[in-house]
Amino acid sequence: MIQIQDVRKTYGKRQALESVRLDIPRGSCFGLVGPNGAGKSTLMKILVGVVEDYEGEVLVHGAPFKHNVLAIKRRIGYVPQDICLEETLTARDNLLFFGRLYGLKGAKLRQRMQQVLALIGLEDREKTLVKTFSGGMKRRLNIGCALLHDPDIIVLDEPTVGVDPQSRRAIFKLIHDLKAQDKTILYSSHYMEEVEQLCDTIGFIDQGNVVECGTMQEVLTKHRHAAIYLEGQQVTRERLNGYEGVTVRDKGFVIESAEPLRLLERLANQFAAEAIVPERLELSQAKLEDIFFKLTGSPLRDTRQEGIQ
Ligand SMILES: Nc1ncnc2c1ncn2[C@@H]1O[C@H](COP(=O)(O)OP(=O)(O)OP(=O)(O)O)[C@@H](O)[C@H]1O
Repeated sequence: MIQIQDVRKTYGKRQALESVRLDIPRGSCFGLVGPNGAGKSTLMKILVGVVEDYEGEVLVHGAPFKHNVLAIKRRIGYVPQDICLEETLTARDNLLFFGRLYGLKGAKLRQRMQQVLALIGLEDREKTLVKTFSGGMKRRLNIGCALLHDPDIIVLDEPTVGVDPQSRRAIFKLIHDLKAQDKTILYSSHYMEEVEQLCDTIGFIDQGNVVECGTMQEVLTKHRHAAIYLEGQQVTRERLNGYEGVTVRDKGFVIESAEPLRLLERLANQFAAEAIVPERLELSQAKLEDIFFKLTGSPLRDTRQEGIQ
């Protein structure tokens, strides 16, 4: 659906994206994750046509974005990180404004507004002034504004920052509904449990480079932890020194390798040759948060408490 081919972007001397390659499959919810300043928003802005001076190629349905900007933009709904609404107007008037920007009018616009209000769960608040809304309601309305023209690609840049639990739940439901309609969603977030729950494909970006990508299952499987526990002192620390990614713990050792299964296989072969019988063998699913930390070395920013209203 979307192919990003060797995309590079600099702001003055600062290189925001070094050489990004990604494939975002049609109908997927793609999680774009990375530490602050990694380049996520820049990539999203390129995908929606807000940033145009970049190198490399973006293809949407095989068509180069640069040469079809207007046609492709009509098929994309973009929800930026910062809420963009007119606070002195009602929810309805904000929707009217954005709908007209997308070229909608008359009965078609009214019909889409009702559908969108239902999707974002604000049917009963259409006549309320936005300035009286909670942060979460504003986020939902902001998302609604980007859905009026019924885009088939939806780009959501950290849509749950500062959102109360009720609105977070409404946003999750909305994303599930959009997935059910075969929409392609690009979703950036610092909340790994959300990404794990919502996204079926994922790309980790760090310092302007993609450091890992694949389906959620592929990535979680690849970063599984493997551990072999052995009785007593049969395996000495000295013997394990040669194995990168092996940590000795108590009676056994834990393998923390990018390819634990391959390493495990090598070790198992060696044990078999030496007639050592492992006491216990464990493979455990990694958590996305641990993978994030391992790949980027960055602590996650906790913005969950920021600005909750
Ligand atoms: N308009 C701009 N002018 C100059 N530098 C910029 C601009 N926008 C972004 N940058 C820089 O480009 C790099 C990537 O920024 P970007 O906003 O894309 O990262 P991000 O991953 O979205 O970060 P965050 O999670 O904090 O939103 C950063 O070093 C940032 O300071």
